[in-house]
Amino acid sequence: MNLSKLVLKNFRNYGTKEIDFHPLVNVITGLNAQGKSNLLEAIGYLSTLSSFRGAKDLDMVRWGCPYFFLEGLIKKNTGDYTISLGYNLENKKLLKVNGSARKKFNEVLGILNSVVFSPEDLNIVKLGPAARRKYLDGEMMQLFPTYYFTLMQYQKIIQQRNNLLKEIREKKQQEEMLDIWDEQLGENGAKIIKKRLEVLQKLAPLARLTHRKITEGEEELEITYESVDQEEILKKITWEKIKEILHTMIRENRKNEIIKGVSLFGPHRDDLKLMVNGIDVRKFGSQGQQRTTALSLKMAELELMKSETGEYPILLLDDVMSELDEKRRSHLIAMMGDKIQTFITTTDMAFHFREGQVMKVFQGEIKYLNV
Ligand SMILES: Nc1ncnc2c1ncn2[C@@H]1O[C@H](COP(=O)(O)OP(=O)(O)OP(=O)(O)O)[C@@H](O)[C@H]1O
Repeated sequence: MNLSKLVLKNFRNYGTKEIDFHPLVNVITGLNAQGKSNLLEAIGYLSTLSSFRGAKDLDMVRWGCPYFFLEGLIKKNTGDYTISLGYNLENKKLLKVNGSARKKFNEVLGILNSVVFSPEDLNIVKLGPAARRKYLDGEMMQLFPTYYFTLMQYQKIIQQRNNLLKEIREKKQQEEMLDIWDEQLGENGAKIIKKRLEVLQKLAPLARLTHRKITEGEEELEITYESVDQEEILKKITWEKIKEILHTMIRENRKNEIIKGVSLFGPHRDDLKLMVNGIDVRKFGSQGQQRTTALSLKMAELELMKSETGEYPILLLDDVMSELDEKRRSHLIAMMGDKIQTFITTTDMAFHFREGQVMKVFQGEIKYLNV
């Protein structure tokens, strides 16, 4: 798939702009603070309906303007799609696909699939479990829109359960009140764990393969899901069994959870275990090994999307080129090759590509350069 055209109105430091993209490499260059990442953020927004930089919709409206509007023309194997998105300061959102209004997010998610790679992603491996859960969930939300809803629902359950645990600790509520939330945590938590395990079964071999290529066969990456009662969960991957395991853990640790005032068990606490040649690379890997692992995880995301949807997603590389050494840069470019539409923001052009275009951004204005 590719994004062939993007229209922006009042998005960040852009006024009204219409940009045509190359189906392969699009380099967005320019000095600092000119609008390079803003452009990538706009493309990502068409894909996920949120900012990959974690910004609020409100912050993306051009200062002094009442709304922003984005429109993208997407070419896919199944045909052409136009996604139109608007947001105004009254917090109203407009979602349209091919000119007709859509109410639900999941009617738009999945049309333009994307993988973002930014310098923070190079730290997925060495940061805490939340970064790895975010990696896995981000991928899954695009591929399985219903997963997004289960996850949102689960987060609300955890929030309310945590409030209740604190109230019980302060003797403001009865302990029995927890039963209903335990049930909900078990049901939704098990759905999330089961889906993550299924996805990981496909993702792990893809990441291993990429890792082997980057390290020229010298290193072997093994990824496993880390959860409560690890061995049992990995063995029994039916939803009912996982639910049962979660319920047992919660029942047995109720007192402890009340004392701490937080939910200690469930997918919100899980992690990905990453072993390179038998060593836990999260804790003991060198900086280079951690970066290679992060790169492999990201590249595996591209391949997984291809195998699930039949098409490669688009790839957004935000400021990442200068963070990679020559070897990893060339692997990334070789991987994009002639098949993935890629958007690269960079202040320097210290890399080569075969087919594509270069755009220079200066204060929200765009100039196409000859390459
Ligand atoms: N809502 C907004 N309205 C207007 N301008 C904004 C808004 N949000 C950010 N900006 C401006 O956008 C610019 C930053 O753009 P961006 O983050 O795309 O920089 P960049 O070109 O990627 O730079 P770098 O190379 O430093 O990452 C800043 O000048 C900032 O003032």
